[in-house]
Amino acid sequence: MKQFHNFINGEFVATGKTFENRAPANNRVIGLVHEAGQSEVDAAVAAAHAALKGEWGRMSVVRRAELLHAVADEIHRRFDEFLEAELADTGKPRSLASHIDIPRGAANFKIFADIVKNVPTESFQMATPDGGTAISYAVRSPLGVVGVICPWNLPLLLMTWKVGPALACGNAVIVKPSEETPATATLLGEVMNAVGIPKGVYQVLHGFGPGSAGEFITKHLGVNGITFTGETRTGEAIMAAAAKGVRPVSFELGGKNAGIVFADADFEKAVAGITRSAFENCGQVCLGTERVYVQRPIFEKFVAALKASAEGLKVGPSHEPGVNLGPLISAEHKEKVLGYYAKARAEGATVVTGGGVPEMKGEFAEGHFVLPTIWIGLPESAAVIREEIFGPCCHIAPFDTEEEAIALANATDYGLATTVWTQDLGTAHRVAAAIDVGLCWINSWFLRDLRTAFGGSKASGIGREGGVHSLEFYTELRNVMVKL
Ligand SMILES: NC(=O)c1ccc[n+]([C@@H]2O[C@H](COP(=O)([O-])OP(=O)(O)OC[C@H]3O[C@@H](n4cnc5c(N)ncnc54)[C@H](O)[C@@H]3O)[C@@H](O)[C@H]2O)c1
Ligand SMILES: O=S(=O)(O)c1ccc(CO)cc1
Repeated sequence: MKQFHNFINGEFVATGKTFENRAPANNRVIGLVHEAGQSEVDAAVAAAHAALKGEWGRMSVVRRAELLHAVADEIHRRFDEFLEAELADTGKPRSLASHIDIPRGAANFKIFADIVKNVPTESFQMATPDGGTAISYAVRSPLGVVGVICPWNLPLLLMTWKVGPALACGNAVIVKPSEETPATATLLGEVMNAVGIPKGVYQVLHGFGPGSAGEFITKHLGVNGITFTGETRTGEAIMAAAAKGVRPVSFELGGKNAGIVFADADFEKAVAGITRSAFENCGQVCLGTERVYVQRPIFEKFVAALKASAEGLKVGPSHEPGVNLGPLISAEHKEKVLGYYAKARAEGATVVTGGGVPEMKGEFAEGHFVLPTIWIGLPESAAVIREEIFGPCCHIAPFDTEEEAIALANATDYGLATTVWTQDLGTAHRVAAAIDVGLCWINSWFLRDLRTAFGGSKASGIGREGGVHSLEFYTELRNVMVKL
């Protein structure tokens, strides 16, 4: 049986207290994960501080950047191992993980290494009251030891999205992967050793949230900042932990994102776009669209076209050619999603398609597969319109005016992302300005330029990461004023 160890101070550490890692595609146990306790967290924090005081803390930016490029190259060299590890943990389609998760997992190291080498800080000259001159300049120093608490939906991509910039800025990180997806974070430990990242700079502690590694890391006063991606409720608990010691947090949280399709949209592209935004990664993308608003003249045609598109998606295990949707991550998550499928029916939805589980054969009958699902006919107060489901499903409702579409999209506690489909530039810019979200896509979805700000407003997050915005969180900016 595969064992997933903690990675502390450059060594793989067993704790003897293990929990099972199961494959979502067939629910079989594929590994045992060694849970870290308070003593492992203490050891990792001490090793991280020692790294900051040692070679890593003294290393030039240029050398750090070279090492991070080497990390990316080594991930590419071991691409198939990372791919198989991610597929076993998540069950997602091979095409998705090989085109997005693993390449982006590597790219996150290169892009931030290059940004850190090239981004200047500010400098001002001013006249002083005595007729002289003073010059101010800003310098960046690392935040210190950063706790990186990760979700399971894009394990390597979302972890390196934080580890890449944190290390580029000279910090040491302690990563807590989701208990559902321990593999790629652990494998990355081997990569760090292979390329010569000093001990204690990158560490991995496995476990759960409350009463386990997640809580112990976030409560540890030797952890100087916490970056977290996950549920809004978990964010609240981590924020409370971070209050002790007034430690900074960067949060990428949940969403209940709207898609808005105007009657003048390129119809085929809008259908293809909403098919992706509602169903990709089996709906387990925080940026996904669970509420779709379609302008009335094309409402019926759009519902019929999205139904046909959803019914054309192939549900199955990663290795099957042509698979579009893998399983949900766990039995617990499947129960939650199917609970919402039942709730939608109970609240009076018309089920356009799906609403249950597909028939799977052999071992895959035990997997956590569900059907892509579309509802219409619910009031805006319905649970499936208000609450984040994180499954392959959406409700479609008609709207008449631009103002109505904006009001509907904004009527949520969340504020992460929206996708708007129109060929009218004026409409596009007005809607983008009026929607209260961190990310607004026009005629596209999940199109990323890693130099841009990423994050959510309202209950969807605190702060922005991406490009120079990541440097704002992962460094302390010190102003030096020189009287000449
Ligand atoms: N905004 C974004 O960029 C973004 C991206 C991906 C996922 N998400 C969100 O993540 C959620 C799905 O991921 P999930 O189920 O893994 O989220 P989760 O909040 O349940 O868990 C995320 C991580 O937090 C840990 N954790 C849980 N409780 C903790 C605590 N009290 N203290 C410290 N750590 C704790 C977990 O062990 C896990 O590693 C969805 O809500 C989704 O919208 C947001
Ligand atoms: O900024 S990205 O790294 O591309 C990214 C993608 C998806 C999500 C949400 O699941 C978060 C960040």
